[in-house]
Amino acid sequence: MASLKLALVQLAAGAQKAVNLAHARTKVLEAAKAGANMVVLPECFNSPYGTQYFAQYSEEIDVSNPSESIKALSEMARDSKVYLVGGSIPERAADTGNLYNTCTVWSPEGSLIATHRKVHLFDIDFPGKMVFKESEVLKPGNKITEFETPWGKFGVAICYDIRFPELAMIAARQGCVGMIYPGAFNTTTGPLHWELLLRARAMDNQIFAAACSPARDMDASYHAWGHSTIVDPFARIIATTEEAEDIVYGNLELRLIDEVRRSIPIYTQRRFDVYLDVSKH
Ligand SMILES: O=C(O)CCC(=O)C(=O)O
Repeated sequence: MASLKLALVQLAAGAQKAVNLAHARTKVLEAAKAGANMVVLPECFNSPYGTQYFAQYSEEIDVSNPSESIKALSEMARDSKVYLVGGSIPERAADTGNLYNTCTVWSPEGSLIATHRKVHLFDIDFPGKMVFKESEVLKPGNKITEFETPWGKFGVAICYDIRFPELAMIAARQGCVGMIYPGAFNTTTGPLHWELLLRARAMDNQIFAAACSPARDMDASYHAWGHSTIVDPFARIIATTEEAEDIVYGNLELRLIDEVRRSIPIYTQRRFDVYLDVSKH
């Protein structure tokens, strides 16, 4: 399959989970109607984003006994017949009761095909700007997550995970054609690093990279950066937006991966005799 139409739903979400889920469904169906093959939702798309909300909005991920968001995500994927990267939701583990920030990925038949628990928790202290400590409430995941599609394998990770190049590098060296990041940068770190990080992950690995943010809500305690963006393997921006609710569409032309790797062959010029191949750790 030569190209995939990707849609990033930059969703406006509020305090009411049922309203957020219904709104997400409308937007996923709209993207599918516009021809999208894969649709991405933002980090914490079913709730406001903040450590004070994780416990209250948490759900177990159990497809045999699906909770509200799990049922809604499966039905959204099935009814729109797309690969759905279901943003993230606060997950409560059935066995330990621990909380995670978790992305679920769904097939066009509505089956759960991957689950990623955010590996790097967002703990920052930016003097005079913001303090945020996910680790006060959440536990980290412990694996790199990939899923298969007819267009190739994709890696998925969440927001702060994008700052750790090893994760994308390992996924790329394991054959992924792109990295998908549901994310919610903010008005402090967004203008500094959001676009740069996406383009860097694409450039280093010569793959596609896309990040999907919530829309900005100035009445919320956390002001999301927005600017959901798709980048190609040359590190060029294919499509982006501002901070308001929107759907960002981009055609991923898969031949570009070979083209950039032939033109600038860093992919095969690595010196694993000088430094370690992190994908073989
Ligand atoms: O890395 C950043 O600057 C923002 C990360 C973030 O907002 C998150 O992980 O949710």
